[in-house]
Amino acid sequence: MEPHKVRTADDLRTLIQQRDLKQIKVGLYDLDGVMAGKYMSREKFLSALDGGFGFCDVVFGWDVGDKLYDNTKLTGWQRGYADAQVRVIPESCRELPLEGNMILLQGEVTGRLEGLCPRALLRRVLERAANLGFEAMAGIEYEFLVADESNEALLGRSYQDIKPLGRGAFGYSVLRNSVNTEFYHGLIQLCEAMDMPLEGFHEETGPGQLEAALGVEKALRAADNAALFKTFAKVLAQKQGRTASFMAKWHQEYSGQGGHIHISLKNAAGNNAFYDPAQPGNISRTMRHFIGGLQQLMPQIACLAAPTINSFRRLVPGYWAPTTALWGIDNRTVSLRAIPGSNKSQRVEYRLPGADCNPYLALASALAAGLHGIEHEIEPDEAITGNGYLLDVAPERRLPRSLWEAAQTLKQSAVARDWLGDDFVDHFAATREWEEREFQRHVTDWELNRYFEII
Ligand SMILES: NC(=O)CC[C@H](N)C(=O)O
Repeated sequence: MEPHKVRTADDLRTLIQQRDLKQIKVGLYDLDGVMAGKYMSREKFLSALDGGFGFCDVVFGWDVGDKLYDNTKLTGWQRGYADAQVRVIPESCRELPLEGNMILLQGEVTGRLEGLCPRALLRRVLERAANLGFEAMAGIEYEFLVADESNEALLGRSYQDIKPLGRGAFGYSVLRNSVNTEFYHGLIQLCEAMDMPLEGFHEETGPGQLEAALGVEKALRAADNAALFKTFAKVLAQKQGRTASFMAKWHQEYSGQGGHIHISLKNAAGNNAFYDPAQPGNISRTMRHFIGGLQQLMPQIACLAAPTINSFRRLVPGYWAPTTALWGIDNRTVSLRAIPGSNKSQRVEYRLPGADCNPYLALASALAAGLHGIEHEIEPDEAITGNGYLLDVAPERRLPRSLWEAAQTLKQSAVARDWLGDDFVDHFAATREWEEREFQRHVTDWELNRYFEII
C-alpha cells in the first residue's frame, strides 16, 4: 500500500502494518492556515482512526503567537478549553520524505466546533456546490520569499537587512534557478513525493521571491495541497538553514506575495461550465454570474483573502496586486482575471488572496460568493480594459483598507453568514479584530524613525 492510494481506514491499517510504523504524524489546519499536530503511537492512532480523538480547542483560541483571544465566544476560559473532537481523514494520507518512513494524516474537527474548522468549512461549501450541480476545480499558486539565512539569524536582527536567496530582481531568471538548485530541486522532489506536484516553479520579480504553481485539482484536494505546500516549503527551507516566508509584503519596495486561486466549475456532464466558445472570451453565462457574485461580495469576504495586518500593505496600486473588486479579460491590474481557454482551461483567477491567507478559507469564500452569483444570476459590471489602477471606482467596488474594516464588512454580510455559518463568521471576525487591537497598541519602526526626534 502506498500513501497516495489510501482511501479507507482499512487501507491505512494495511500501510501501517506493512511499514511497521510505531508512530504516525497527525495534524489539522487552524484558522490562520498553520498546521497544529503531533506524533501519535500506533495504538493511539488506530483507536483514533475508529473513534476520533480529542484535541484541545485552544487550537482555535490562540493567535499566531499563541496568545489567547479574549473576545471569542466559542473558545475561552468560560468554556474551560475543553477538547474538540477530531476525525482522521484516511484519504489525506501523505508520505513525509523528510522523515524517512513517516506518514502524515490530516484531521477535521467535528461536533461543537465543526463550524470553525477550515477544512470542514470548505467541504460544506463544496457539498452545496454539488447540490447546485457543480464540482469545483482549483489551482493555487504561491509567491514566497526564500532568505538565505536561518530564522534565528533573522530574528536576532529583528528581521532587518534580510539576505534573499539571489540578489536583485530577475523575474524568470534561469541563472538564479540553475544556481540555487539545492532549494529548487529539493522542493520539486518534496512536492512530487508528497503527491502535490508543481505545474510551474520559477524566479519571481523580487530578490529571493519564487513562485510555485500547484497543479489543478478538485477543490478540496487543491486546498489540501496548498496548505501542505506552505507548511513543507517552510520546513524544507529551515532544514537547509534558510527561511521561507509567505507573508504578504515583506518589503515596501518590492512586489508583494500573492496566493492567487484559479477556479472553474464542472457541470454534471463533466464539462467546464465556464466555457462557451460562442461568447466573447469563451465566457459562459454561468461564468459571468460567478464573476458577478464574486465581484459583488468581494468586499464582504475580503478578510478571508487578506487575513493579516500585513495583507493590506500588499494591496496597493502598481505592484500587480488588486485594489478594487473589478474584473477584466486576461487583465492583471484587477482582482478577477477571466482567462479565456478551452473546455479544459477556461477559468477565473482570483487575485485578491495573498500568500498569507488560509487556502481553505480563501477558496471556500470565493466559491460561496461565485455560487451565490450563479444562484441569483448576478450580472457583473462591464469588463474593464487597460490599467485598472487608474479607474475611479464606485464605493461598492472598493475593497476594505484595513483588517478592522474587513472584519466589520464580514460580520455584516448576510450571504457570508448563510454560506459560512454564524459560528465561523462571528469567531473569525473576532479573531481579526483581536489582531488589529494587538497591532494598534504597538509602536512601529516607521513611527520611531518619523517622529522620535523631530515632532
Ligand atoms: N505574478 C503576478 O501577477 C504578481 C502578483 C503580485 N506579486 C501579487 O502580490 O499578487
